[in-house]
Amino acid sequence: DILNNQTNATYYKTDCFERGINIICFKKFLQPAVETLNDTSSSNFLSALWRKINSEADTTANSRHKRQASGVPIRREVRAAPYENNFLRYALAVRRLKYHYGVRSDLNTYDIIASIHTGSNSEHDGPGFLSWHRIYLLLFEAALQAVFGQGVTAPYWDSSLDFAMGNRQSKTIIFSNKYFGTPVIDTITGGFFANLPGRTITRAINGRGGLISKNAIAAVLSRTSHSQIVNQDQVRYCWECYHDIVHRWVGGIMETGISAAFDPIFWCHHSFVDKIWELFRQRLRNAPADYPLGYENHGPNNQMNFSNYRYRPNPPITNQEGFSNRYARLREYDPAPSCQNQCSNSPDLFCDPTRDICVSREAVTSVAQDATADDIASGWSDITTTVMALRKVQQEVLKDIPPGTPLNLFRIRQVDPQTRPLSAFDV
Ligand SMILES: N[C@@H](CC1=CC(=O)C(=O)C=C1)C(=O)O
Repeated sequence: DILNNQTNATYYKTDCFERGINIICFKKFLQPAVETLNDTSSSNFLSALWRKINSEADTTANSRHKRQASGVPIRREVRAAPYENNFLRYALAVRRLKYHYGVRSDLNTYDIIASIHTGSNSEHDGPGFLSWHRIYLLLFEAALQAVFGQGVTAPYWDSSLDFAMGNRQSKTIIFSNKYFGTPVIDTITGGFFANLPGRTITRAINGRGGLISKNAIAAVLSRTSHSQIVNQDQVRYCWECYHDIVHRWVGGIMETGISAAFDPIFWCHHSFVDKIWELFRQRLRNAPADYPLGYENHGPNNQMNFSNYRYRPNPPITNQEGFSNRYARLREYDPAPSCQNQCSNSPDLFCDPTRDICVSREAVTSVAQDATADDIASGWSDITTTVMALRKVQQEVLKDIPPGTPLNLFRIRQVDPQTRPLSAFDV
Protein backbone atom coordinates (compact mmCIF):
# COMPACT_ATOMS: atom_id res chain seq x y z
CA ASP A 1 0.00 0.00 0.00
CA ILE A 2 1.72 3.12 -1.22
CA LEU A 3 -0.35 5.17 1.21
CA ASN A 4 1.67 3.50 3.90
CA ASN A 5 4.97 3.70 2.09
CA GLN A 6 7.64 3.82 4.75
CA THR A 7 10.17 5.51 2.53
CA ASN A 8 7.93 8.46 2.09
CA ALA A 9 7.28 8.64 5.80
CA THR A 10 10.97 8.55 6.64
CA TYR A 11 11.73 11.06 3.97
CA TYR A 12 9.15 13.30 5.44
CA LYS A 13 10.44 12.90 8.95
CA THR A 14 14.01 13.90 8.20
CA ASP A 15 13.43 16.46 5.49
CA CYS A 16 10.42 18.16 6.89
CA PHE A 17 9.72 17.41 10.46
CA GLU A 18 13.21 17.71 11.82
CA ARG A 19 14.50 20.44 9.55
CA GLY A 20 11.34 22.47 9.69
CA ILE A 21 8.43 22.78 7.36
CA ASN A 22 8.77 24.90 4.26
CA ILE A 23 7.24 25.09 0.83
CA ILE A 24 9.63 22.49 -0.56
CA CYS A 25 8.49 20.22 2.17
CA PHE A 26 4.92 20.99 1.42
CA LYS A 27 5.52 20.00 -2.16
CA LYS A 28 7.36 16.86 -1.26
CA PHE A 29 4.87 15.51 1.15
CA LEU A 30 1.62 17.00 0.25
CA GLN A 31 2.43 16.68 -3.39
CA PRO A 32 3.54 13.28 -4.20
CA ALA A 33 4.24 13.94 -7.78
CA VAL A 34 7.33 15.70 -6.53
CA GLU A 35 9.07 16.18 -9.84
CA THR A 36 5.86 17.14 -11.57
CA LEU A 37 5.01 19.92 -9.19
CA ASN A 38 8.46 21.06 -8.21
CA ASP A 39 8.21 24.28 -10.15
CA THR A 40 7.79 27.94 -9.43
CA SER A 41 4.44 28.32 -11.15
CA SER A 42 2.79 25.59 -9.10
CA SER A 43 4.20 26.80 -5.81
CA ASN A 44 3.30 30.41 -6.52
CA PHE A 45 -0.17 29.31 -7.41
CA LEU A 46 -0.57 27.18 -4.29
CA SER A 47 0.81 29.98 -2.15
CA ALA A 48 -1.73 32.34 -3.66
CA LEU A 49 -4.51 29.94 -2.79
CA TRP A 50 -3.24 29.69 0.79
CA ARG A 51 -3.15 33.45 1.01
CA LYS A 52 -6.72 33.66 -0.22
CA ILE A 53 -7.90 31.20 2.42
CA ASN A 54 -6.07 33.01 5.17
CA SER A 55 -7.15 36.44 4.15
CA GLU A 56 -10.74 35.22 4.16
CA ALA A 57 -10.15 33.67 7.57
CA ASP A 58 -8.85 37.04 8.82
CA THR A 59 -11.83 38.88 7.39
CA THR A 60 -14.34 36.40 8.75
CA ALA A 61 -12.70 36.38 12.17
CA ASN A 62 -12.74 40.18 12.29
CA SER A 63 -16.21 40.59 10.90
CA ARG A 64 -18.39 42.56 13.27
CA HIS A 65 -21.43 40.88 11.87
CA LYS A 66 -20.06 37.38 12.31
CA ARG A 67 -21.13 34.50 10.14
CA GLN A 68 -24.64 35.25 8.99
CA ALA A 69 -23.98 38.70 7.65
CA SER A 70 -20.63 38.03 6.07
CA GLY A 71 -21.83 36.04 3.05
CA VAL A 72 -20.02 32.84 3.91
CA PRO A 73 -20.19 30.40 0.99
CA ILE A 74 -22.65 27.56 1.59
CA ARG A 75 -22.23 23.90 0.85
CA ARG A 76 -25.49 22.14 0.00
CA GLU A 77 -26.28 18.52 -0.64
CA VAL A 78 -25.38 17.58 -4.22
CA ARG A 79 -29.04 16.97 -5.11
CA ALA A 80 -30.46 19.99 -3.26
CA ALA A 81 -32.50 22.37 -5.43
CA PRO A 82 -31.96 24.45 -7.40
CA TYR A 83 -29.74 22.30 -9.57
CA GLU A 84 -28.67 25.28 -11.67
CA ASN A 85 -27.36 27.13 -8.70
CA ASN A 86 -25.87 24.17 -6.91
CA PHE A 87 -24.51 21.06 -8.61
CA LEU A 88 -24.42 22.61 -12.06
CA ARG A 89 -22.24 25.45 -10.85
CA TYR A 90 -19.87 22.95 -9.30
CA ALA A 91 -19.75 20.83 -12.47
CA LEU A 92 -19.04 23.84 -14.65
CA ALA A 93 -16.37 25.15 -12.33
CA VAL A 94 -14.66 21.74 -12.26
CA ARG A 95 -14.72 21.66 -16.06
CA ARG A 96 -13.16 25.08 -16.17
CA LEU A 97 -10.38 24.01 -13.87
CA LYS A 98 -9.86 20.89 -15.98
CA TYR A 99 -9.49 23.02 -19.12
CA HIS A 100 -7.30 25.54 -17.35
CA TYR A 101 -3.65 25.41 -18.34
CA GLY A 102 -2.80 28.84 -17.01
CA VAL A 103 -0.51 27.64 -14.23
CA ARG A 104 1.40 25.01 -16.16
CA SER A 105 1.12 24.35 -19.85
CA ASP A 106 1.63 20.60 -19.40
CA LEU A 107 -0.71 19.98 -16.48
CA ASN A 108 -4.21 21.28 -16.02
CA THR A 109 -4.94 23.19 -12.86
CA TYR A 110 -7.44 20.66 -11.52
CA ASP A 111 -4.81 17.94 -11.80
CA ILE A 112 -2.23 20.12 -10.04
CA ILE A 113 -4.47 20.29 -6.98
CA ALA A 114 -5.49 16.63 -7.20
CA SER A 115 -1.82 15.62 -7.35
CA ILE A 116 -1.35 16.95 -3.85
CA HIS A 117 -3.38 14.02 -2.59
CA THR A 118 -1.39 11.53 -4.63
CA GLY A 119 1.55 11.65 -2.30
CA SER A 120 -0.48 12.00 0.82
CA ASN A 121 -0.07 9.38 3.46
CA SER A 122 0.66 10.89 6.83
CA GLU A 123 -2.45 12.97 6.87
CA HIS A 124 -4.53 9.83 6.97
CA ASP A 125 -5.13 7.37 9.81
CA GLY A 126 -5.44 9.81 12.66
CA PRO A 127 -6.77 13.14 13.87
CA GLY A 128 -4.84 15.14 11.26
CA PHE A 129 -7.12 13.55 8.67
CA LEU A 130 -10.00 15.83 9.68
CA SER A 131 -8.13 19.11 9.70
CA TRP A 132 -5.84 18.43 6.76
CA HIS A 133 -8.75 17.52 4.50
CA ARG A 134 -10.68 20.57 5.67
CA ILE A 135 -7.84 22.80 4.53
CA TYR A 136 -7.30 20.79 1.35
CA LEU A 137 -10.96 21.19 0.40
CA LEU A 138 -10.77 24.93 1.02
CA LEU A 139 -7.72 25.05 -1.22
CA PHE A 140 -9.55 23.27 -4.02
CA GLU A 141 -12.55 25.55 -3.70
CA ALA A 142 -10.26 28.57 -3.78
CA ALA A 143 -9.05 27.31 -7.15
CA LEU A 144 -12.61 26.75 -8.38
CA GLN A 145 -13.44 30.28 -7.30
CA ALA A 146 -10.40 31.63 -9.08
CA VAL A 147 -11.64 30.33 -12.42
CA PHE A 148 -15.36 30.50 -11.84
CA GLY A 149 -16.11 33.25 -9.42
CA GLN A 150 -16.58 33.75 -5.75
CA GLY A 151 -19.07 31.62 -3.91
CA VAL A 152 -18.80 28.34 -5.80
CA THR A 153 -18.32 25.45 -3.39
CA ALA A 154 -18.13 21.67 -3.48
CA PRO A 155 -21.63 20.47 -2.61
CA TYR A 156 -21.67 17.67 -0.07
CA TRP A 157 -22.58 14.12 -1.06
CA ASP A 158 -24.65 12.70 1.77
CA SER A 159 -24.26 9.04 0.92
CA SER A 160 -26.73 8.01 3.64
CA LEU A 161 -29.41 9.06 1.13
CA ASP A 162 -28.07 6.38 -1.20
CA PHE A 163 -27.47 3.92 1.61
CA ALA A 164 -31.23 4.14 2.20
CA MET A 165 -31.85 2.63 -1.28
CA GLY A 166 -31.00 -0.80 0.10
CA ASN A 167 -30.18 -3.30 -2.61
CA ARG A 168 -30.64 -0.68 -5.35
CA GLN A 169 -27.80 1.57 -4.22
CA SER A 170 -25.78 1.21 -7.40
CA LYS A 171 -28.70 2.66 -9.38
CA THR A 172 -28.48 5.98 -7.56
CA ILE A 173 -29.01 9.10 -9.62
CA ILE A 174 -25.69 10.30 -8.22
CA PHE A 175 -24.09 8.14 -10.92
CA SER A 176 -26.17 9.39 -13.81
CA ASN A 177 -25.20 11.98 -16.38
CA LYS A 178 -27.06 14.60 -14.40
CA TYR A 179 -24.45 14.33 -11.67
CA PHE A 180 -21.18 12.42 -11.67
CA GLY A 181 -21.48 10.56 -14.97
CA THR A 182 -21.76 7.05 -16.34
CA PRO A 183 -21.17 4.16 -16.67
CA VAL A 184 -20.86 2.94 -13.09
CA ILE A 185 -18.07 0.53 -13.98
CA ASP A 186 -14.94 1.48 -15.92
CA THR A 187 -13.99 4.76 -17.54
CA ILE A 188 -16.81 7.27 -17.53
CA THR A 189 -17.95 8.33 -20.97
CA GLY A 190 -21.11 10.28 -20.11
CA GLY A 191 -21.82 13.44 -18.14
CA PHE A 192 -19.87 16.54 -17.26
CA PHE A 193 -16.61 14.86 -16.40
CA ALA A 194 -16.18 12.48 -19.31
CA ASN A 195 -13.40 12.97 -21.85
CA LEU A 196 -11.84 15.91 -20.05
CA PRO A 197 -8.16 16.74 -20.34
CA GLY A 198 -5.77 15.08 -17.91
CA ARG A 199 -6.43 12.08 -15.71
CA THR A 200 -9.22 9.75 -16.82
CA ILE A 201 -11.96 8.93 -14.32
CA THR A 202 -12.81 5.30 -13.66
CA ARG A 203 -15.30 3.77 -11.25
CA ALA A 204 -16.31 0.35 -9.98
CA ILE A 205 -19.47 1.12 -8.06
CA ASN A 206 -20.60 -1.26 -5.35
CA GLY A 207 -17.83 -3.82 -5.79
CA ARG A 208 -16.65 -3.55 -2.21
CA GLY A 209 -16.81 -1.15 0.71
CA GLY A 210 -20.12 0.49 1.50
CA LEU A 211 -22.00 3.70 2.05
CA ILE A 212 -22.59 5.56 5.29
CA SER A 213 -25.79 4.78 7.19
CA LYS A 214 -27.72 7.20 9.34
CA ASN A 215 -26.91 4.89 12.24
CA ALA A 216 -23.21 5.29 11.58
CA ILE A 217 -23.53 9.05 11.62
CA ALA A 218 -25.56 8.88 14.81
CA ALA A 219 -22.93 6.66 16.41
CA VAL A 220 -20.17 9.12 15.57
CA LEU A 221 -22.20 12.10 16.74
CA SER A 222 -23.02 10.36 20.00
CA ARG A 223 -19.41 10.62 21.20
CA THR A 224 -18.28 13.40 23.49
CA SER A 225 -14.65 14.01 22.54
CA HIS A 226 -12.59 14.05 19.38
CA SER A 227 -10.38 11.30 20.72
CA GLN A 228 -13.30 8.93 20.46
CA ILE A 229 -14.06 9.60 16.80
CA VAL A 230 -10.47 9.42 15.52
CA ASN A 231 -9.57 6.15 17.20
CA GLN A 232 -9.17 3.56 14.46
CA ASP A 233 -9.50 0.74 16.97
CA GLN A 234 -13.06 1.80 17.66
CA VAL A 235 -14.40 1.38 14.14
CA ARG A 236 -17.97 1.88 15.24
CA TYR A 237 -17.22 5.50 16.13
CA CYS A 238 -14.32 6.21 13.78
CA TRP A 239 -15.39 8.84 11.27
CA GLU A 240 -12.40 8.39 9.00
CA CYS A 241 -13.11 4.64 8.86
CA TYR A 242 -16.65 5.25 7.64
CA HIS A 243 -15.21 7.61 5.04
CA ASP A 244 -12.80 4.90 3.86
CA ILE A 245 -15.56 2.47 2.95
CA VAL A 246 -17.19 5.01 0.63
CA HIS A 247 -13.89 5.41 -1.23
CA ARG A 248 -13.91 1.66 -1.76
CA TRP A 249 -17.59 1.59 -2.72
CA VAL A 250 -17.09 4.11 -5.52
CA GLY A 251 -14.01 2.14 -6.57
CA GLY A 252 -11.91 2.88 -9.64
CA ILE A 253 -9.60 5.81 -9.04
CA MET A 254 -11.44 6.65 -5.80
CA GLU A 255 -10.26 3.42 -4.25
CA THR A 256 -6.78 4.63 -3.45
CA GLY A 257 -5.45 7.90 -2.12
CA ILE A 258 -2.99 8.05 -4.99
CA SER A 259 -5.72 8.82 -7.49
CA ALA A 260 -8.85 9.57 -5.45
CA ALA A 261 -8.85 13.35 -5.83
CA PHE A 262 -8.91 13.06 -9.63
CA ASP A 263 -12.56 12.05 -9.39
CA PRO A 264 -14.68 15.18 -8.86
CA ILE A 265 -16.85 13.19 -6.43
CA PHE A 266 -13.87 13.13 -4.05
CA TRP A 267 -14.50 16.75 -3.01
CA CYS A 268 -18.21 16.15 -2.50
CA HIS A 269 -17.50 13.12 -0.36
CA HIS A 270 -15.04 15.17 1.68
CA SER A 271 -17.46 18.04 1.89
CA PHE A 272 -19.78 15.58 3.66
CA VAL A 273 -16.98 14.26 5.85
CA ASP A 274 -16.31 17.86 6.85
CA LYS A 275 -19.99 18.62 7.44
CA ILE A 276 -20.43 15.77 9.91
CA TRP A 277 -17.14 16.62 11.58
CA GLU A 278 -18.30 20.23 11.92
CA LEU A 279 -21.62 19.11 13.43
CA PHE A 280 -19.64 17.08 15.91
CA ARG A 281 -17.14 19.84 16.60
CA GLN A 282 -19.90 22.32 17.32
CA ARG A 283 -21.50 19.92 19.74
CA LEU A 284 -18.42 19.94 21.91
CA ARG A 285 -18.53 22.85 24.27
CA ASN A 286 -14.75 23.15 24.30
CA ALA A 287 -14.32 22.46 20.62
CA PRO A 288 -11.34 24.71 19.88
CA ALA A 289 -9.35 23.19 22.71
CA ASP A 290 -10.43 19.66 22.03
CA TYR A 291 -7.59 18.52 19.84
CA PRO A 292 -7.35 14.76 20.33
CA LEU A 293 -3.90 14.80 21.89
CA GLY A 294 -4.13 11.26 23.20
CA TYR A 295 -4.21 9.84 19.70
CA GLU A 296 -1.34 11.68 18.13
CA ASN A 297 0.78 8.61 17.91
CA HIS A 298 -1.79 6.43 16.36
CA GLY A 299 -0.97 4.68 13.11
CA PRO A 300 2.23 4.13 11.19
CA ASN A 301 2.20 7.44 9.38
CA ASN A 302 1.40 9.76 12.16
CA GLN A 303 3.74 12.65 11.52
CA MET A 304 1.01 14.88 10.25
CA ASN A 305 -1.26 13.96 13.08
CA PHE A 306 0.72 15.92 15.60
CA SER A 307 -1.20 18.90 16.87
CA ASN A 308 1.72 21.19 16.16
CA TYR A 309 2.37 19.89 12.66
CA ARG A 310 2.43 22.82 10.28
CA TYR A 311 0.95 22.52 6.84
CA ARG A 312 3.22 25.28 5.71
CA PRO A 313 5.13 28.11 7.29
CA ASN A 314 3.65 31.35 6.27
CA PRO A 315 1.07 31.92 7.49
CA PRO A 316 1.48 29.07 9.91
CA ILE A 317 -1.36 26.63 10.00
CA THR A 318 -1.00 23.79 12.42
CA ASN A 319 -3.20 20.76 12.74
CA GLN A 320 -4.53 22.16 15.96
CA GLU A 321 -5.45 25.40 14.21
CA GLY A 322 -7.15 23.30 11.59
CA PHE A 323 -9.45 22.20 14.39
CA SER A 324 -10.29 25.79 15.31
CA ASN A 325 -13.19 28.08 14.49
CA ARG A 326 -10.92 30.14 12.26
CA TYR A 327 -11.23 27.72 9.34
CA ALA A 328 -14.57 26.22 10.32
CA ARG A 329 -16.17 29.63 9.91
CA LEU A 330 -15.22 29.85 6.25
CA ARG A 331 -18.15 27.68 5.17
CA GLU A 332 -21.73 27.06 6.15
CA TYR A 333 -23.65 23.85 5.63
CA ASP A 334 -27.20 23.55 4.47
CA PRO A 335 -29.05 21.09 6.76
CA ALA A 336 -29.30 17.49 5.59
CA PRO A 337 -32.29 16.75 3.33
CA SER A 338 -35.09 15.49 5.56
CA CYS A 339 -38.82 14.83 5.30
CA GLN A 340 -39.28 18.02 7.31
CA ASN A 341 -37.60 20.16 4.66
CA GLN A 342 -39.13 18.31 1.67
CA CYS A 343 -35.80 16.65 1.04
CA SER A 344 -34.25 20.04 0.20
CA ASN A 345 -36.87 20.38 -2.55
CA SER A 346 -34.86 18.03 -4.66
CA PRO A 347 -36.59 16.27 -7.55
CA ASP A 348 -33.97 13.57 -7.10
CA LEU A 349 -34.86 12.66 -3.52
CA PHE A 350 -38.09 11.46 -1.98
CA CYS A 351 -39.34 11.13 1.56
CA ASP A 352 -40.00 7.58 2.71
CA PRO A 353 -42.70 8.22 5.32
CA THR A 354 -42.40 4.79 6.89
CA ARG A 355 -38.80 5.42 7.84
CA ASP A 356 -39.09 9.23 7.96
CA ILE A 357 -35.95 9.68 5.85
CA CYS A 358 -35.11 10.99 2.40
CA VAL A 359 -33.97 8.47 -0.17
CA SER A 360 -32.17 9.03 -3.45
CA ARG A 361 -34.03 8.42 -6.68
CA GLU A 362 -32.62 6.11 -9.28
CA ALA A 363 -31.04 7.27 -12.51
CA VAL A 364 -33.93 8.25 -14.78
CA THR A 365 -33.83 5.81 -17.68
CA SER A 366 -31.34 3.62 -19.38
CA VAL A 367 -31.29 6.23 -22.12
CA ALA A 368 -30.13 8.81 -19.64
CA GLN A 369 -27.68 6.37 -18.14
CA ASP A 370 -26.09 5.50 -21.39
CA ALA A 371 -26.10 8.85 -23.09
CA THR A 372 -22.68 10.11 -24.02
CA ALA A 373 -21.63 13.68 -24.56
CA ASP A 374 -22.24 13.17 -28.26
CA ASP A 375 -25.71 11.77 -27.67
CA ILE A 376 -26.53 14.74 -25.58
CA ALA A 377 -25.13 17.17 -28.10
CA SER A 378 -27.05 15.59 -30.95
CA GLY A 379 -30.21 15.47 -28.90
CA TRP A 380 -32.18 12.45 -27.82
CA SER A 381 -35.90 12.04 -27.88
CA ASP A 382 -38.65 10.49 -25.89
CA ILE A 383 -37.36 10.96 -22.44
CA THR A 384 -38.81 12.46 -19.35
CA THR A 385 -39.18 16.16 -18.72
CA THR A 386 -36.37 16.13 -16.23
CA VAL A 387 -34.02 14.65 -18.74
CA MET A 388 -35.20 17.04 -21.42
CA ALA A 389 -34.41 19.95 -19.17
CA LEU A 390 -31.09 18.39 -18.37
CA ARG A 391 -30.35 17.93 -22.04
CA LYS A 392 -30.94 21.59 -22.64
CA VAL A 393 -28.50 22.49 -19.92
CA GLN A 394 -25.92 19.96 -20.99
CA GLN A 395 -26.09 21.02 -24.59
CA GLU A 396 -24.80 24.35 -23.46
CA VAL A 397 -22.39 22.99 -20.94
CA LEU A 398 -20.79 20.30 -23.01
CA LYS A 399 -20.02 22.70 -25.80
CA ASP A 400 -17.49 24.17 -23.44
CA ILE A 401 -19.21 27.43 -23.00
CA PRO A 402 -17.30 30.13 -24.83
CA PRO A 403 -15.72 32.08 -21.99
CA GLY A 404 -17.68 35.12 -21.03
CA THR A 405 -20.95 33.75 -22.37
CA PRO A 406 -23.68 34.51 -19.90
CA LEU A 407 -25.91 31.48 -19.41
CA ASN A 408 -29.39 32.31 -18.27
CA LEU A 409 -28.59 30.38 -15.18
CA PHE A 410 -25.80 32.56 -13.90
CA ARG A 411 -22.94 34.64 -15.11
CA ILE A 412 -19.54 33.36 -15.97
CA ARG A 413 -16.52 35.51 -15.30
CA GLN A 414 -15.44 37.58 -18.22
CA VAL A 415 -12.04 36.00 -18.57
CA ASP A 416 -10.68 33.28 -20.72
CA PRO A 417 -9.52 30.68 -18.24
CA GLN A 418 -7.68 28.72 -20.86
CA THR A 419 -5.34 31.42 -21.94
CA ARG A 420 -5.18 33.83 -19.07
CA PRO A 421 -2.83 32.63 -16.34
CA LEU A 422 -4.07 32.58 -12.78
CA SER A 423 -2.19 34.91 -10.57
CA ALA A 424 -2.26 36.04 -6.99
CA PHE A 425 -4.52 38.78 -8.30
CA ASP A 426 -7.15 36.29 -9.36
CA VAL A 427 -7.26 34.52 -6.07
N1 LIG B 1 -7.37 3.09 1.08
C1 LIG B 1 -8.48 3.22 2.00
C2 LIG B 1 -9.62 3.99 1.41
C3 LIG B 1 -9.22 5.32 0.95
C4 LIG B 1 -8.98 6.31 1.87
C5 LIG B 1 -8.64 7.59 1.47
O1 LIG B 1 -8.47 8.50 2.29
C6 LIG B 1 -8.50 7.83 0.07
O2 LIG B 1 -8.20 9.00 -0.34
C7 LIG B 1 -8.71 6.79 -0.82
C8 LIG B 1 -9.05 5.57 -0.39
C9 LIG B 1 -9.00 1.86 2.41
O3 LIG B 1 -9.08 0.97 1.58
O4 LIG B 1 -9.36 1.74 3.53
